[in-house]
Amino acid sequence: MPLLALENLSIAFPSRNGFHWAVEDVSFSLGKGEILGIVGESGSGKSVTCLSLVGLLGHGSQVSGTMRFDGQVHAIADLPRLSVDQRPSIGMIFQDPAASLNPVRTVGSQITEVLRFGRGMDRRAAQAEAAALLDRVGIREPEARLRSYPHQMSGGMNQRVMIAMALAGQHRLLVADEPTTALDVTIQAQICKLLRNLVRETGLSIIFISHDLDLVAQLCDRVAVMFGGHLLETQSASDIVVAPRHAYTKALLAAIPGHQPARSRLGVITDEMRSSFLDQGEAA
Ligand SMILES: Nc1ncnc2c1ncn2[C@@H]1O[C@H](COP(=O)(O)OP(=O)(O)OP(=O)(O)O)[C@@H](O)[C@H]1O
Repeated sequence: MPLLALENLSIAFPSRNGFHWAVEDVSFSLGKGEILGIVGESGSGKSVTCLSLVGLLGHGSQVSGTMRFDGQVHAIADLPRLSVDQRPSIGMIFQDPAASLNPVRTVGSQITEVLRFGRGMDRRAAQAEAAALLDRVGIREPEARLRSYPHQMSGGMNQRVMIAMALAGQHRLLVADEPTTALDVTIQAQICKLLRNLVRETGLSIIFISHDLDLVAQLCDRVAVMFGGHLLETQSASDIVVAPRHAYTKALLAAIPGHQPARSRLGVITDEMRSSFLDQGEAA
């Protein structure tokens, strides 16, 4: 049984002409210890899909669909009303860790807060566990680093702190929304390696959102491609690069420098091609 089965998710936001459908009828599943990549251009609905899973969609949105998580079924629209204890155990990390961390508190106090209030640890145990978590995510001199403020750390280190906080919450699923986009290529590779190792060692599952199909295909087990609020296809990462089914996926692949045979850039996708992507429908 998958850890997560999302079914028929649709999300609409109020607009001048009524409602604008940001996501329509999206379904996917995710196994334990699996990394699912969700890829698509800006505005395709990746982030709102994932925010809906943690009940973080803004007021006024209209949401329908269900999710089964760890055996429990929830209507997505009900999630914002559930208490923290009742909500599915899903952690989130975002593109800009500095914006997610509190700038006026040390990273140690932010991690220990999760451990003390989320897991009932006393101050001493939480302090030791926080240092162990920093060590686990590859931060050197973890005890000393607990006393650092986010602005005293690099972007890559802050992203590691965010991952440590997700581990502190003992979440079964981590949703990572463009977690490496703001980082340089070397640090990006290190964070991806860290996520892979954590999945292998802990059985954590990850949804990794990105607009970079190349990166997603290297990191993830399976890849879901979104366009215009629709899920166009889901395939194993190895298959999607050699046998993409949907014209949009083919265009994304063609935009990767060095990818053969087509060499056109995404920038040459015309409006006519855009409307044809949705006409083609889902290439499940
Ligand atoms: N709070 C909101 N109110 C109204 N419309 C919204 C809101 N949040 C998102 N949208 C719309 O929903 C659609 C999907 O947005 P979403 O942020 O999920 O795209 P995305 O694929 O994650 O893009 P990006 O890669 O740029 O983050 C867009 O058309 C966006 O304008």
